[in-house]
Amino acid sequence: MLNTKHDRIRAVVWTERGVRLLDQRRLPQEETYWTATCAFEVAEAITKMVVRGAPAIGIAAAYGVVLAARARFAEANSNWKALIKTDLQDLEAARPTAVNLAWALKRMAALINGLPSDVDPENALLAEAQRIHEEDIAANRRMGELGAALIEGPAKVLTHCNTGSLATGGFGTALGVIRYAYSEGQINEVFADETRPWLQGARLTAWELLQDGIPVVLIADSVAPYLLGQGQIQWVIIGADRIAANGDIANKIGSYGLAVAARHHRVRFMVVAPTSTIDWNLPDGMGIPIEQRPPEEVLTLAGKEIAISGTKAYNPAFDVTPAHLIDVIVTEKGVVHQPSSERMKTLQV
Ligand SMILES: CSC[C@H]1O[C@H](OP(=O)(O)O)[C@H](O)[C@@H]1O
Repeated sequence: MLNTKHDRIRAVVWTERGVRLLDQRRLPQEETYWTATCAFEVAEAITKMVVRGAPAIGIAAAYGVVLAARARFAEANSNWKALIKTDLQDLEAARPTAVNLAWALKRMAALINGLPSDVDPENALLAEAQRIHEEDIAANRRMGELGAALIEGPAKVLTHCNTGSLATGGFGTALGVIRYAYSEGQINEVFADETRPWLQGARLTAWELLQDGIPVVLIADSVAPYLLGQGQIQWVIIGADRIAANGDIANKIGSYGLAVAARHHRVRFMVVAPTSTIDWNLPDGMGIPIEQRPPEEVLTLAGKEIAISGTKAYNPAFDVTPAHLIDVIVTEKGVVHQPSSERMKTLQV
């Protein structure tokens, strides 16, 4: 039975002093926390990937809005609404690809618009941010059930990047399905690829699964196509940072290659994401903004240069997987097999 260490892991925690963030740059060697005491520090923590993962950055940003409201109301009293707009813009600009960030900020902005200008907004905004956080955890548990129901055990699965408690409000998306399916005996082994260059798989997913007592085998990214060709893996299960209206997804760089290899070797491909990840304004994946991150993340490893000085590097943080390579998208509102524009509409009820 799954031990519940994952309940201990919280990437984002609200405290009276500010947003307490588990510094994911230092895991797994160090469990250190970074408390952001203003919206600017929350935005900085998102950009620097102190906190990362589509739902987690949306939750962190929602708490950042609470800190912004506290400061702006103290600064300008009944004029706080005019001033807080800059803070929401700064938070949204922190990272471009995960739509959960913009989704959370849009939800907080809608509440702001309805609040009276002459009343301290902190409590109302904190309650909404906490609802966003709790709804995410509930969505993850629901997706865990729905996704696990598709897996005929005992299965071996491959996952990419980190989609666990560290990337969400708790429990995880793809890792939530894996956790649930393991606890039900449908999964007996998890292969996690290291996910260069930031190593979310090696540093974060292995750390989360080992704490849950779930058997995890770490592989170099380049091993994945070879592993899929050996016929031992029944599912590739990943998360998403933005899903277009036709089911195309943006996810951590390397996801597209996994999807191509999985389809070539007839391994089923599951994407797990809450509906807050769906961008209904985008007809397909062509328009998804792809974050370009600093070359240093490719040119160094654990702070040490691995390429000779002067080497250039190309470091897109995400890629786009077309819907036709995806067997199923699991959300908290339902499951979409062979996603298409038409079939995705079932999630809009
Ligand atoms: C549960 S969404 C996690 C999602 O976010 C990751 O990106 P990053 O680590 O850069 O924030 C990756 O795409 C995961 O699938």
